[in-house]
Amino acid sequence: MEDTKDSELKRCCSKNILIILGFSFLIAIIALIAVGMTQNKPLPENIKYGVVLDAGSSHTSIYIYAWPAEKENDTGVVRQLDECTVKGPGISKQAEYLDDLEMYMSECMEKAMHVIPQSHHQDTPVYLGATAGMRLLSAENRTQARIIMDKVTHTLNKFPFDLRGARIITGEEEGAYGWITINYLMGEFTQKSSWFNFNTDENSFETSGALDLGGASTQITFQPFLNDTYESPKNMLYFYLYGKYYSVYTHSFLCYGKDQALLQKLAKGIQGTNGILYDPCFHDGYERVMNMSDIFKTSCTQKFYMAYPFNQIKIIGAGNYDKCYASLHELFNTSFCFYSSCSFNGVYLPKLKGNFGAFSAFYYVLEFLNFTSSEVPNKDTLANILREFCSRPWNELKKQYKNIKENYLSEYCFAGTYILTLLHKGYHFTMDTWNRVHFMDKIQNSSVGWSLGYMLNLTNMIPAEQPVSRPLSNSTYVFLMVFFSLILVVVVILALLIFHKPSYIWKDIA
Ligand SMILES: Nc1ccn([C@@H]2O[C@H](COP(=O)(O)OP(=O)(O)OP(=O)(O)O)[C@@H](O)[C@H]2O)c(=O)n1
Ligand SMILES: [Ca+2]
Repeated sequence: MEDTKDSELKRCCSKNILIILGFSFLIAIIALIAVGMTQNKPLPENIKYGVVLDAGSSHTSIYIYAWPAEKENDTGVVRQLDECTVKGPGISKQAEYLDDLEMYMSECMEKAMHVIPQSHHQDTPVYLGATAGMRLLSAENRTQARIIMDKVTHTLNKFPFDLRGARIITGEEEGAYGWITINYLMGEFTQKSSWFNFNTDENSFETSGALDLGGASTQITFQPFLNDTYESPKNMLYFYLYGKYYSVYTHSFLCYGKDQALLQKLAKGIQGTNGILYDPCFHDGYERVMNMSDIFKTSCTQKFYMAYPFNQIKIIGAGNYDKCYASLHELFNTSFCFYSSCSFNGVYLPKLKGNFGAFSAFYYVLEFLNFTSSEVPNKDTLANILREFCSRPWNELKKQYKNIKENYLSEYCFAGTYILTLLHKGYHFTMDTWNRVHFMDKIQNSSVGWSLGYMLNLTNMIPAEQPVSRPLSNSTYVFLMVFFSLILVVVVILALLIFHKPSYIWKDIA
C-alpha cells in the first residue's frame, strides 16, 4: 500500500517536472525567436553624402554622391545622386569677375543643399578640384591663379558643408582618378580572386583604361603589360587596392584638350596668311572673327607666335574632312622618340592593353555624330561620318540643329576629326584595337570622370585590403542559433531523464 502511494507520488512529481521542463523549453524557443526577429529587423539606412566640384577649363560641374555608411568600404556602393552644371565658363576665365563667384556657384550649391538633407549638411565633405584651365593659368600667371583659388575657397566656405579643400590637381591625378572611377563603377577591383583560381595569367584581372578629353588637356591611363612598366617611371602610378597591386601608366597632354588644340591649329594655320584663313575644319558658309590676342594669350600657342600686321583674323569655313585631318596631323610630332615606343611629342606610350572607356568630349562629340551607336564602330566608319558631316553647308546645319549651342555645333567637324587623329596618330589605335575603345558618359547613372575617384581617395573609401565580410548572414546566424539551442534543450532533458535514473522510469520501461 505504502509502495503504491510512493510510486504514485513519484509519478505525479515527475509529471510536474516534465511540465515545467516543457514549459521552460517553449519559453526558451519563443525568446530565441523573438531575439532573432528583433535582431533581424532592418535598421533605417544611415546614408552619407559627398560633393565634388569639377572646375574644368570650359565649365564647372558639381557632383553629389551618396552611400550607405555601413558599406563604405565595399566597391560600387557610392552612387551619384545628382549633378549640376554651373552656368558660365570655367573658373580660370573668372579673373575679372571674382566678386560674382558666389552668384556663379550659388545655383548649383543650393541644389546640393536641397538634395542633401539639412541634418547632414555639416558633415558632408566638399572638394573642389581645378584642372587644365587653372593649370595653364598657374603657369602663365601664378598670382592670378592663387587669387582665384583663394576666392573660390572663400566662396565655398559660405555654404553649410564641410569644405575639405579647393586645389589645382595635376594631370597625373586627373588620369589616375578617371581610371579609378571607371574600374570602381565597373566593379573591376573586386572581381573574385578565389583560392581555387590558379590562373596566374596577368590578363585574368584586366582593368579598363581611361581616355579623358577635356577643353585644355587630355589623359590616357591604363594598366600596361608587366614588361612595359619599367621604361618611364615618371609615367607610372602604383596602387594597392582591395588586396591587389596595380601598376598603371598615365600621361596628361596639356594643350591637347579640344579647345586648346583648336587654338594651336589656328595659330599654326595663320602663319603666312593675310589674316584670312580658309579652314577645312569648319563648314562651308561659316565665318568667325577672332582677336589675335585671344589666340596667343595661352601658353599653348606660344611656339607658333610671330609678329603680325593685323589684330584680328577671319576664319572662313571650307568644309573638307580629308584636308582637316591632314592639318591636324601636324599637331602630333611623331618624328622622335627616345623610348621603345611613343605616342607623340616624344612621350613614352607602352603597348596598348585591354579595353578603354573614353569620356568627356570623346563622348559628347561622337554621341552628337551618332558614332557611339554605330554598328561597326571603327576608324573608317568615323572617317565616313565626318567626310559627310564636314561637307554640309553651315546654314543647313543651323536649321537642322536649332537646339544645339552654335559654338558646339560649329566645332563638331573639327572635334570629331581631332578625336580620330588623336586616337589614330597620337595613341596609335589601329583597325584591330579601335573596337576596344568604348565611348561612355555614365555607368549606372554615375558620370564617368575623375571626380568620383578623387572623392573615394580623399575619404579613404578604397581600402588596401579586401573588406572582411561575415561568413554568415544575420538570418542564417539566427536560424542556426535557434536550431542548435533546440537540440541543446532536448539533449539536456533527455540527459536529466536518463541520468537522474528515477527507479519508476526504468520500471515503466521494463
Ligand atoms: N555637349 C557638349 C559639351 C561640351 N563640349 C566641349 O567638350 C570640350 C570638353 O569639355 P569638358 O570635358 O567639360 O572639358 P573641361 O572639363 O572643362 O576641361 P579640362 O578637363 O581640360 O579642364 C569643351 O571644348 C566643350 O566645349 C561639346 O563639344 N559638346
Ligand atoms: Ca575635365
